[in-house]
Amino acid sequence: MTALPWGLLPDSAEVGPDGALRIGGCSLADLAAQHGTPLFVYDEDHLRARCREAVAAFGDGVAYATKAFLCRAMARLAHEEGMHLDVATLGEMHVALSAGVPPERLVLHGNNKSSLELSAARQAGVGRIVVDSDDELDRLERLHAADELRPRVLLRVTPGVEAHTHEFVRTGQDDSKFGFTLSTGAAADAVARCRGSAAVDLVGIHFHIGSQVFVADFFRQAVEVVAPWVNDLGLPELSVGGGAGVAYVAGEAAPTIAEWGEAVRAACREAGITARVTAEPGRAIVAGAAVTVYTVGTVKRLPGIRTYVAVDGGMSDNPRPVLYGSGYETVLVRAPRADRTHHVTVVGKHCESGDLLVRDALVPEDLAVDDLLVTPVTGAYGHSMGSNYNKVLRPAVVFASGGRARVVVRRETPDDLLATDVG
Ligand SMILES: Cc1ncc(COP(=O)(O)O)c(C=O)c1O
Ligand SMILES: N[C@@H](CCCC[NH3+])C(=O)O
Repeated sequence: MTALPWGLLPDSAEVGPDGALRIGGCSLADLAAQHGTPLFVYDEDHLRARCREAVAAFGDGVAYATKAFLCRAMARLAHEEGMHLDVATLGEMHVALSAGVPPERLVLHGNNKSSLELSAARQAGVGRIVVDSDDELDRLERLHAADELRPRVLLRVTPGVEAHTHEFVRTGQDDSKFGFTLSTGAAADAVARCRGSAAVDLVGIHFHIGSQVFVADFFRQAVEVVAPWVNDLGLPELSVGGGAGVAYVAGEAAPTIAEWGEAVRAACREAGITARVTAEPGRAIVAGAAVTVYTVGTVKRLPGIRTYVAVDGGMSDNPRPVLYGSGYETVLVRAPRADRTHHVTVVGKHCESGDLLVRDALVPEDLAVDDLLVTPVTGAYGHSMGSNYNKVLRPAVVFASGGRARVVVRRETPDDLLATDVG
């Protein structure tokens, strides 16, 4: 059986009376006709359900990592569902604040926050700044000397745990650009420095072991490493970061947010941690909520070699296959339950051979030019890492729910390409 595993589609995915795929009660064919392709379609109820699951799993303080996908509608949605928001740049902070998220619900991250970013965050009154380096503490002290603001901070530490994920997104090991190293004593020194400084109010410790981590045991290992230290410090907060993995392709299985939360809480209980434990899921909130709808433009058959199916997007709307060799599935909008008996390579429209979306895709035999082809699980790190490479226009994003779809990010126009080009 080679039909798409249905669980990879958003919660509301169903087959409509015409036999075609619907999400949020909306026909993807209708959405494509109305809004064009490529098109990101998010199941809004799926997003809300994952936010609620995170709040139930970790309680107040759990933050949505906006780097996974951010626009004002998403910021508002996560806030409405009770999440705090993790922002990692001035840009992310600006979008979240513009959406009306109260500053005290924001957590500012970054391994190289500029004085401008720190200053803006402090002036706005963000809830937490996660301090990453001594140089950042220098900057905070300089800013404090001028205005005496004293933000609440967590210290980011690297616990020395190597999660099994792609090396580009592994962050908990000693050899990392992020945070203060625990094993060298740098983290302990930073705690002492914070405690002696009027510029920050140290309220907790933070670690983040990496992204797309499937095995809850890596979180347990990290908790075990930091626990004796965190317990001795007696600080009220511990954030275990984000990183919960999701299934992208047939045969993959990932813990749910609830299971991840349970595993983290159990590890903290066993380690005697009394601090309030929070987390920062990004991918697990948004990845599975969206699909990207493309139109097939060319089918190039090379007998005995390969069939290339080119769609109207590519590495500009989903750079993950190129960056990490990430796998995706494909499904035809008009026949979502069809047997996918043919092996093809789905490529984009960019001017390079590396512009792959799905290296080994399975499609039904009758796939043809003008068909709408969907890649599921594109809600995280697709739109947010998108680009204008080749001056391609970034796609629109719609949120679908209860048979209605609203555009939350409009498609770029050629004039948008000139908006910052001052000649
Ligand atoms: C500090 C921090 N928190 C949270 C996240 C979110 O990670 P994920 O989307 O894997 O949950 C990241 C990204 O890896 C991060 O660097
Ligand atoms: N961009 C990565 C994850 C980076 C995590 C951010 N700290 C991905 O798509 O898998």
